[in-house]
Amino acid sequence: MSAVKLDGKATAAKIKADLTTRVAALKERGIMPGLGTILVGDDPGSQIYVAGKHRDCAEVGIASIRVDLPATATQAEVESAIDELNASPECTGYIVQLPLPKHLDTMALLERMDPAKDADGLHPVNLGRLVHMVDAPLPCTPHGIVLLLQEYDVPIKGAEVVVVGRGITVGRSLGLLLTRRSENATVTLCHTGTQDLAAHTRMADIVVAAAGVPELIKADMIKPGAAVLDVGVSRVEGKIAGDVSPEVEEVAGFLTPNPGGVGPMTRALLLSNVVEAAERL
Ligand SMILES: Nc1nc(=O)c2c([nH]1)NC[C@@H]1CN(c3ccc(C(=O)N[C@@H](CCC(=O)O)C(=O)O)cc3)C=[N+]21
Repeated sequence: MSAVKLDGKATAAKIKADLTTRVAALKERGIMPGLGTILVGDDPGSQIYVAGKHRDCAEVGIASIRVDLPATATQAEVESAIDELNASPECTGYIVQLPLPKHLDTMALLERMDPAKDADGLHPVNLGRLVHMVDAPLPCTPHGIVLLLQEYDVPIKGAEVVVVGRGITVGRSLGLLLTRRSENATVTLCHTGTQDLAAHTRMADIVVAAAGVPELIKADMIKPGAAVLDVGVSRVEGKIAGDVSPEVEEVAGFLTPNPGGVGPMTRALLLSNVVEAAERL
């Protein structure tokens, strides 16, 4: 058996085509959407992601504003970059690239952002709205995962979903999204404290691997026919190492390539948050 490829790159291209039309309509109304990025430090992975986001913006007609600060930037310096983007009319949405250097207080910086300009959906007010199940910008990777499953008609309603990893940007937020009435999945959130991970994943119709541990998910941990989504972006010798072992392909019913799976969806949903924020203006 060989899994159906959940093609994130192709699905992201469709989303971007729709966004291109909506950006053009916004410009006709005199609204120019603009994405800001704040990057602190010179982590090569982060540099690549941020560069990719600016390329995506150009592709759909969104302006972009790039703020790069040295790894030694102080809390006050990052705060003033945030204040500037909060005040800038050219910036309709922005992100602070994570993780930040350890000397910075991430939570204080996220809280300082204008929630209406939060393109990542990670501001505590917006995550709180998600907990309350009221309208808010959604975290990009979880939203991308849901849309990718829907694109391939993988049933979500009633599905047993095991999410591996409890980070805010993916695992924990995805659990909130999938348990809304509109998705109605049953979600088990596994993490490093889980006693028997394989016992959980083997029961799952959908496994989302977002632990950041290369090849954590092996073929014998997957129920035949299950959908497997690989969120891992570890780097081993410069190459992307996902959380899913290659032999899972033989057991899974659906599998995201990595690269070309969840990553491009994340980027497309970031653009979508920027466009939606501009449409609310
Ligand atoms: N505030 C914040 N928001 C983020 O969304 C965020 C972040 N911080 N910090 C880091 C992670 C990681 N992330 C990726 C997005 C796209 C790809 C992506 O498109 N990857 C390509 C491959 C790119 C390559 O070759 O390196 C792919 O999967 O096909 C990867 C990783 C967003 N993140």
